[in-house]
Amino acid sequence: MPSTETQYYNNPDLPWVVQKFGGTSVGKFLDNIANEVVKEYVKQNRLVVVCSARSGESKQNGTTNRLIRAANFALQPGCDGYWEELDSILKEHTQVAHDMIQSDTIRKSLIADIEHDCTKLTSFLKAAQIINEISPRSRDIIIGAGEKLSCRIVAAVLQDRGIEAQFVSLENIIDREFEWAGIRINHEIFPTGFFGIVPGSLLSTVGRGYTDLCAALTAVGLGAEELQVWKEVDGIFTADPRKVKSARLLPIITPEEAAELTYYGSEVIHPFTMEQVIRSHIPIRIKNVQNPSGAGTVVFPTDNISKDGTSSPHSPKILAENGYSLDLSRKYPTAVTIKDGVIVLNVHSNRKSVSHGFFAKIFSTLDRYGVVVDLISTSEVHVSMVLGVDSADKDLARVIEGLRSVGEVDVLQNMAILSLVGKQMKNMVGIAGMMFTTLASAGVNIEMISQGASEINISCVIEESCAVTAMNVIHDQLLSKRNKLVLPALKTSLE
Ligand SMILES: Nc1ncnc2c1ncn2[C@@H]1O[C@H](COP(=O)(O)OP(=O)(O)O)[C@@H](O)[C@H]1O
Ligand SMILES: N[C@@H](CC(=O)OP(=O)(O)O)C(=O)O
Repeated sequence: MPSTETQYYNNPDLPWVVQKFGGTSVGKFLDNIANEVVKEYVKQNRLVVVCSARSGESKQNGTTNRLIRAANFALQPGCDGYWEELDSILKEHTQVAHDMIQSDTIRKSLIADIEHDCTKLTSFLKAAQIINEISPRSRDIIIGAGEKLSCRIVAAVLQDRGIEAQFVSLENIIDREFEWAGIRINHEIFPTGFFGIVPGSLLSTVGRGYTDLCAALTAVGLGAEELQVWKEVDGIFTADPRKVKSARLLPIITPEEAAELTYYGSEVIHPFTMEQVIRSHIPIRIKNVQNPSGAGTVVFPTDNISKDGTSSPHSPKILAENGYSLDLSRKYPTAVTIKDGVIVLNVHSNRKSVSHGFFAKIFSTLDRYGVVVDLISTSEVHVSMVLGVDSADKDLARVIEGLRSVGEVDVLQNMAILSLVGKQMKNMVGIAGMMFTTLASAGVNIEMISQGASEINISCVIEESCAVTAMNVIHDQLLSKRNKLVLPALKTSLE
């Protein structure tokens, strides 16, 4: 039962809502999270709070990156860099405890927990250095310490503000299939975060931003009413609001569009999150910690399966108000996005093998080096591939060397993928033509074109230096509400 001093606690009669906070939000806006978000929402809901590892100003020097560095140092014989990284993580988290927590009892207990976690981790890395090995599973344990420390702080800050919160580690909730394996939840607010061992390893199977997936699994497991992903932007916009001043906030977006935007540069939400909750028909709402009263963006399925699994139209009114209609006749794409820092590899066959052999050799070479292809365009004797920024970390020279056995290879660096995304573009005859004419009129040279198999994405590759200009002209011409799109006339109207 809640203590007499506790003013805020989870009422078992209220529906579950899962709230996920990113590392920079925990780092910069912990007071907002406690006072303006959790305290407000717990009045109407039972809350689970899922947090990422703390970051300060940027994710670059955040706890997760420092833990990854520490693990790498531990693998260098005689290098005590890991100790320094862990010591700075310890000091930073302890400092937050001093700065944020007034109650002596709560602060002391938090600091003891932080010290305990950091000491354990130091011993773990010391042992790893001695045996000169860190298995994928051990690496997950090291990385997950960031979420644990963050959640310990958040739980203590919530307690300090009169909220009955309890730290729970979800290390054992995942079974092999990534499904919810069950956890007993009662009335408390549970700040959680790291979800333990995953098949393969966390970074290779899920990748960075994995806390979104943890939150999604929690929401699915509890049958939550809503999953809220709290960020430092008001929601998903028609383009990156930092780069396009006239970008508009989208009140709703479909899961397919949100996933496509994430894959192609607008990393607002981890794509696996969508799969999990949409399958369970739980809406995801993206909101701003600095503007909690804003409505945010709801990731809203346009299919017609309701939460209980029966078939019923999915609020056609909301869809219609936002420009989606069930016959997919909307006249606008949804958003434009850019993924920069990509590399284009063009491979011209040396014709020493039949075309399927040519493709097989290319893909087995990429597979050998774990290279992911973001976009591809092919003919029988030519393949153009776009490799993501992460590929630069792989041994690109050896990948290219491997590909040279099948043909000539040329490499274009500093390129960007520009993608126009929209569920309803499928029926917008002429939209691709308009996109490329608009780019041509702005003098943007197109290196490669690809239309996603999903039919909701038209992508092209351009030079990185023109990316922001290109995104702005596309936004002005194709996404601004002021310019209603005039597409080529059709025999049957799609209006
Ligand atoms: N279409 C888009 N809508 C909203 N944000 C976008 C979009 N494309 C790119 N972004 C960028 O994604 C970032 C996401 O928000 P933020 O809270 O800063 O991320 P994180 O939680 O990863 O720290 C913002 O900095 C924003 O500029
Ligand atoms: N801390 C992890 C997990 C995460 O989800 O982070 P964020 O929510 O801050 O993007 C990472 O950087 O990958």
